[in-house]
Amino acid sequence: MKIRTGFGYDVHQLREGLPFWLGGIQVPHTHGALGHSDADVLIHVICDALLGAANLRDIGFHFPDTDPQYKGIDSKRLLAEVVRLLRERGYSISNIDSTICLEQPKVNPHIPEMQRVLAEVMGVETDDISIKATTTEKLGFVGRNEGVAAYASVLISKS
Ligand SMILES: C[C@@](CO)(OP(=O)(O)O)[C@H](O)COP(=O)(O)OP(=O)(O)OC[C@H]1O[C@@H](n2ccc(N)nc2=O)[C@H](O)[C@@H]1O
Repeated sequence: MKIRTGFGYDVHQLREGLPFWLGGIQVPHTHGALGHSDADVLIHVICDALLGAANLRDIGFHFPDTDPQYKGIDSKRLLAEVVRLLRERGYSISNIDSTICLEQPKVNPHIPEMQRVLAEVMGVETDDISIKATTTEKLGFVGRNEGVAAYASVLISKS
C-alpha cells in the first residue's frame, strides 16, 4: 500500500458583480471571484493537492488559463478530470481537509452543500471532505476584501 499526501494553495481577486463560485456552488454575495474559469478557489486547491499528491504538476499545467476551452469553465469539470487522472493511475482518495480564507460572507451555512456537491463529483463520501473557513482578522488582501484564498491537503493511496 502506497500512501501519499498533497497540498494546494490558490488565490482569486474579488470583484463586484461577479458570480461567487465556491466549493462547486454559487454563494450569494455582492462580489465574486475573478478568473479564466469560474474561479472556484476551493475546487482549484483540491485539484492542486490531488495533482501534487500524485506528482502530476498542477492545475495550470493541465488546464492553462491561456486556453480558450477553459474560459468560464465549471471547475467541477476540472475536478472530475483530475480525479480521473488519479484513478487511472490506481490512486484512491482517502480524505481531504481544506480551509477557505475569506472576510465575508460567512461560509459555514454553505459547507454541507459544498461537501455534498464535491463528494458527488469525486465519487467519495461527504465525510471524506472537510471544509473549514477563517477570516484573517482584517489583515492583508483577504482582510481588505480584495481576494479569497484557500488551502487544501489530501491523502491518496494505492495498493
Ligand atoms: C483554473 C484555471 C483554468 O484555466 O484558471 P483560473 O480560473 O484559475 O484563472 C487555471 O488552471 C489556473 O491555473 P493556476 O495554476 O491557478 O494559474 P497561475 O497561478 O496563473 O499559474 C499558471 C501556470 O503557471 C505556472 N507558474 C506560475 C507562477 C510562476 N511564477 N511560474 C509558473 O511556472 C504554474 O505552475 C501554472 O501551471
